[in-house]
Amino acid sequence: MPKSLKDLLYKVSLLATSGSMDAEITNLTIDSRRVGPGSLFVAVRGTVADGHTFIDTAIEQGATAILCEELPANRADQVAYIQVQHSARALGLIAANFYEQPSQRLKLVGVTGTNGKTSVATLLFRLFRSLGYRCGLLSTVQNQIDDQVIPTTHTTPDVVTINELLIRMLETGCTHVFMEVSSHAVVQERIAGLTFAGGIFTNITHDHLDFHGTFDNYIKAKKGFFDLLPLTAFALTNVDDKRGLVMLQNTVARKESYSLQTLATFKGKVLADSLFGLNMQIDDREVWFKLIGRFNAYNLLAVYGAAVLLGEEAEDVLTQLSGLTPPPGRFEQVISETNVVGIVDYAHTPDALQNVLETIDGLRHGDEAGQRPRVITVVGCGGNRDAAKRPIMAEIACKLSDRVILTSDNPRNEDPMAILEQMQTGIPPVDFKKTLTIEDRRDAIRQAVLLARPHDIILVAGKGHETYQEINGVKYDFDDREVLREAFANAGNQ
Ligand SMILES: CC(=O)N[C@H]1[C@@H](OP(=O)(O)OP(=O)(O)OC[C@H]2O[C@@H](n3ccc(=O)[nH]c3=O)[C@H](O)[C@@H]2O)O[C@H](CO)[C@@H](O)[C@@H]1O[C@H](C)C(=O)N[C@@H](C)C(=O)N[C@H](CCC(=O)O)C(=O)O
Ligand SMILES: Nc1ncnc2c1ncn2[C@@H]1O[C@H](COP(=O)(O)OP(=O)(O)OP(=O)(O)O)[C@@H](O)[C@H]1O
Ligand SMILES: N[C@H](CCC[C@H](N)C(=O)O)C(=O)O
Ligand SMILES: [Mg+2]
Repeated sequence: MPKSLKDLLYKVSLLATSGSMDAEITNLTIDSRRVGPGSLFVAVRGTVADGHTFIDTAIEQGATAILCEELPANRADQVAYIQVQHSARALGLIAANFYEQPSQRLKLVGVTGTNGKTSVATLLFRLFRSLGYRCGLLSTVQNQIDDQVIPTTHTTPDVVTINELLIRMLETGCTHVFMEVSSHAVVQERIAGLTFAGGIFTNITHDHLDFHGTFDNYIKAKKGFFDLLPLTAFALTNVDDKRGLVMLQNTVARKESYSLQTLATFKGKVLADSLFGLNMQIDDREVWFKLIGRFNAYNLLAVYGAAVLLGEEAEDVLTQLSGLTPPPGRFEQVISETNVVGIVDYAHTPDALQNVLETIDGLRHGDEAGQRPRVITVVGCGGNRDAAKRPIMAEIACKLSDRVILTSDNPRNEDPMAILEQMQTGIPPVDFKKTLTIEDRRDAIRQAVLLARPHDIILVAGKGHETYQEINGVKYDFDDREVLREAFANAGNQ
C-alpha cells in the first residue's frame, strides 16, 4: 500500500524537512538491513546501537526517505529527510497512517502486568472465538490470525509489525484483537499510535529492573499504557494489587475494577481449588473452571470483566469460559506411569514461582499411608535479564520445596555457571543439603525424575511453552515437557 510521505506524516510534529514530501513510500522500517528502494528508514536510538549511525547504509541500500532526531550534516540530494523530536513515537503514528489505522477498525484490547499477560490475552482470544467471533492474538507464545499461527520473537512486537498484523487480521474478518503490552514496549513506544478499546492490568512485582533501573520506573512504564488509553476505552484493574489503583490515576478511560477481596465492578470468590480446577463464585453465579491455582482466579476474573465490558452476556461468557483449558506451558501437567506429577510452568519471576509453589503446596495431600508427596523443583534464571531476581528465586524454591535442582534457563550471552552462582547466594544455609546444582537442564530434569517417588510432584519452572534453549545466540531444540516425558520413560516410570 504505497503512500506519499506527506500522507504518512499526518499528525506527526515535525522539526524540519528537506527533499520532496511527495515521494512515494512502499516500505517502513527501523532496520537498515531491511531497507530497499521505496523505504522510509526511521533512525531509532536503541539500547545497544543508535539507528542514526545506519543512515548512510540505509541510503546506500536505496532508502527513499530518512526520519531521524538529528539531521546528518551531509545529505544526499535524491533523499527526503524529516527531523522529529522522538523517532520511535513518530514511527507509531506513521505506521498507523501507512496501514490506514487498523487499530481503530477493530476492538483492540491490551493486557499489561508482570505476570498473567499471556494467560489473560490467550483466554480472551479463545473465549471470543468460542463466542463466534474471528479474533487476533499477539502474545509471547505466538501470534494468531484466527486459526493461522504466526511465530513470534517478542511479547509485544515492534509497532510496524503490530500494524502489519492488525491489517492482516482485519482482512481476515477479525473483529477483536487481544495483545500483551510489555513494559519494554511502552517505554520503547512499540504501542504508539494504536487505539485501544480496553486495557487490563494484572499485577506488578519484581522483574526487569535491569532494563527499568528502579521499581518506580517499572510502575511508571506499566502506567504509561493506561495514560494513553482514549476516552472511549475501558481501563480494567486488579484492585487487590497494591498498585492497581495507581495504574488508573491519570487515565481518561472508563475506570473499572476486579477483585477477590474487596468491592469492585467484578467481584469473585474462590470456593474450591484443586488439581482438577477452580470452583468460583462470580457475580452471584457459581462456576467450575479447568484452570488451576488462585492466581488463575484473578486471570479468569479479568477475562470475565473485559468480556462483559466488551458487551458480551455474563451468562454466555461464564459458560464458554468454564470449558477453556490453560495456555501451553502454564501449569501443564505430564504424569508418569507411577503417578509422579510433572508440572511445567512458565514461572520466571519470584512472584510467579512463589504463586505456583504455593498452589502446589495447597494441592498436595497425603496418600493412604499418610505420606505427603514431596515437591522437587527444577529452576533456573535467564541470562541478559534482571540479575537481582536470581538469589530471590533460589530462596523461594528452597522455602517451598523438599528438593531443589538449580539449572540453566536461557543463558543467552552469559556464562551459565555465573548465573547459577548468583542463584546459589540465595540458598538459606539450612537448605544447602536439599539443593543440587546441575548446569545441563536435561540432566537436571533427569535427576529430578530419579529422585521422585510415586505421587511426588516435580515442578519444572521458567520455560513453559518454549521449545528452545538460547545459548550464545543459538537456539537449540529444547522442550521441558518432552524432556520430562523422555525422562519418565527412561526411568521406567511411564
Ligand atoms: C532491550 C530491548 O528491548 N531491545 C529491543 C530494542 O532493541 P535495541 O534498542 O537494543 O536496538 P539496538 O540493537 O540498540 O538498535 C537500535 C536501532 O538500530 C537499528 N539497527 C541496528 C543494527 C543495524 O545493522 N541496523 C539498524 O538499523 C535497529 O533496528 C534499532 O532500531 O528494539 C528492537 C526492535 O524493536 C527489539 O527487537 C529489541 O528486543 C530485544 C531482541 C529483546 O530481547 N527484547 C526483550 C528484552 C523484550 O523486549 N522483552 C519484552 C517482554 C518482557 C516481558 O514482559 O517479559 C517483549 O515485549 O518481548
Ligand atoms: N495473575 C497471575 N498472578 C501471578 N502469577 C501468575 C498469574 N498468571 C500467571 N502467573 C504465573 O506466571 C507465569 C507466567 O504467566 P503468563 O505467561 O501468563 O505471564 P506473562 O505476563 O505473559 O509473562 P511474560 O512477561 O513473560 O510475557 C505462569 O506460568 C504462572 O506461573
Ligand atoms: N518475556 C520474558 C521471558 C523470560 C523467560 C525465561 N525463560 C528467560 O529466558 O528468562 C523475557 O524476555 O524476559
Ligand atoms: Mg507473556
